[in-house]
Amino acid sequence: MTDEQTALFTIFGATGDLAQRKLYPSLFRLFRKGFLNDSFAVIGTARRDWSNDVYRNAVSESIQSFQPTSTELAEFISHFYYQAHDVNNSEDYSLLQTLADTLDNKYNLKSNRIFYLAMAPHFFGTITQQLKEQGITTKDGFNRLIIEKPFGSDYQTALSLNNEINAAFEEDQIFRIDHYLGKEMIQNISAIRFGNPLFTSIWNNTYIDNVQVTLAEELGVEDRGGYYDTSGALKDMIQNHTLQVVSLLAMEPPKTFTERDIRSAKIAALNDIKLYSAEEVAENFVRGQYDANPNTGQLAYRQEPNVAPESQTETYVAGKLTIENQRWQGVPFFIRSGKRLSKKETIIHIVFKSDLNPFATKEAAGLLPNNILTIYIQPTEGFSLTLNGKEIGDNFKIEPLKLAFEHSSEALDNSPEAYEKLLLDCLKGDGTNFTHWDEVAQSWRIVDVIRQTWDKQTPDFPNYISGSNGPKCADDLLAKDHAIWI
Ligand SMILES: NC(=O)C1=CN([C@@H]2O[C@H](COP(=O)(O)OP(=O)(O)OC[C@H]3O[C@@H](n4cnc5c(N)ncnc54)[C@H](OP(=O)(O)O)[C@@H]3O)[C@@H](O)[C@H]2O)C=CC1
Ligand SMILES: O=C1O[C@H](COP(=O)(O)O)[C@@H](O)[C@H](O)[C@H]1O
Repeated sequence: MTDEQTALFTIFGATGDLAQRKLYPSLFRLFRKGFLNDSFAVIGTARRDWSNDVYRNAVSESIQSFQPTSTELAEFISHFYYQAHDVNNSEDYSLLQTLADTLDNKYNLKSNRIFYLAMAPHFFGTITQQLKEQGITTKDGFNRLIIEKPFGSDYQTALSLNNEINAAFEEDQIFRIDHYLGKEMIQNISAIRFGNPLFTSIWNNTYIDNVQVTLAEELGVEDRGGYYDTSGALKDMIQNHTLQVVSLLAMEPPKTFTERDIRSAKIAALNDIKLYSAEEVAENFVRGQYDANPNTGQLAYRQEPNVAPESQTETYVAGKLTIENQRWQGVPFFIRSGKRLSKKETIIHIVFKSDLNPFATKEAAGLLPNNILTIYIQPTEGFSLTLNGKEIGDNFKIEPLKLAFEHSSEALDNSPEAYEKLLLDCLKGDGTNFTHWDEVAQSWRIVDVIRQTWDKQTPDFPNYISGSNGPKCADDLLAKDHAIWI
């Protein structure tokens, strides 16, 4: 283990849902794999008046599914400490500082500190300011701040939040989580694009007809109606995850595969996405909201807990992005994301241009089926290439054939979960799979014009049935470009 992997984690929001469902299990998997040995400690903090024992019990419960041995469990949880603390109370921070210094000495943590803000974003400014002013950030080791989404609710609020955080942490100390960037197959996009000369050479508008990115969910808003009703699919899924995926697909080859060059390439790609006028938004973006399904008993969005009965919040977005550069001129990037669709599926299709079918008869002449590269992000993980071959038989008839690769279930079982990967990256100081402020800012500019246009209109909601493939307007959108969702 290197010095870089020694750290004190302070988790703000330690009693909350994210900490219990994602952070403790991820820390445990890192511990089990040997990335966290003796030299780490975790301070969990929230207002609840918990003792170390209560906290350790909660951590134990959150990792039960891994079936730790009793020795493993005892060793792991012995590194967890709890400090009750209201982040709005500046006096409480001295307790945190004392505990942090004690643990630093006890575990020889070399003053390396990672602060994970698993709390509502309106607390971020106060926490970061106090961490700095009260000397909880250190001078000798590293100080890294991990922050959760949502990062603002539009460009202006994101900018204010960023300014607040920047008063205490430099950009290279800030690790903004987009958990999609921790997914195995999202990281595989660059491997497929740049590791195969076959694709590298044809990744442009001469050969690609259109690109389709789908982030579909079967679940509805569940118990997050309060948050979701003020957000909607555009801010919840498009501004962050979807645009991150698009930037990885559209970016120019980075000069080197370093954090700096990959980031610059992604930022340049986002900057080339056209900012639409109100008329262009109407032409290129559609939205939807799910209705009840009497056959399955699924509720309408407007019937969900903590959702306004006349809510105009969209649970579905589809759109066509235009990327204004030489590589992508004329290639639509179709994106869609929604809740309560027929299945959970995150998938990317690169649809190549087709040519006249040289084997067709004069009467049946037409285009060959498109070659399609499909990247399966989740739940299936793998990729496939649809090519054309000859149908068995006397005729020389062309049919599409699929070459497919799927990760084995054994490989998947051993593959790190997104949060686990991202925590390890932060521990190593590698910010490649986190979002830089310039990416966040440009993504907000792209969605702000859509939001502002939509906010001036009354949508005809609900417009799709729970468990269906989404609203008809999404199909009509592609039909305008003579395309269909694959
Ligand atoms: N849950 C998830 O799957 C995801 C969450 N996120 C984001 O992560 C963040 C946390 O989400 P989640 O865990 O679901 O939220 P929860 O509401 O479950 O947890 C909030 C935490 O904040 C603590 N808290 C609230 N007020 C204070 C205060 N004044 N001082 C100290 N602690 C306080 C609460 O503990 P106590 O009441 O004891 O003080 C609790 O531990 C949010 O920004 C969310 O958007 C992002 C993606 C997914
Ligand atoms: O960030 C979010 O992502 C989830 C979907 O994540 P996934 O890893 O399950 O695909 C989404 O349900 C949630 O609304 C959103 O906030």
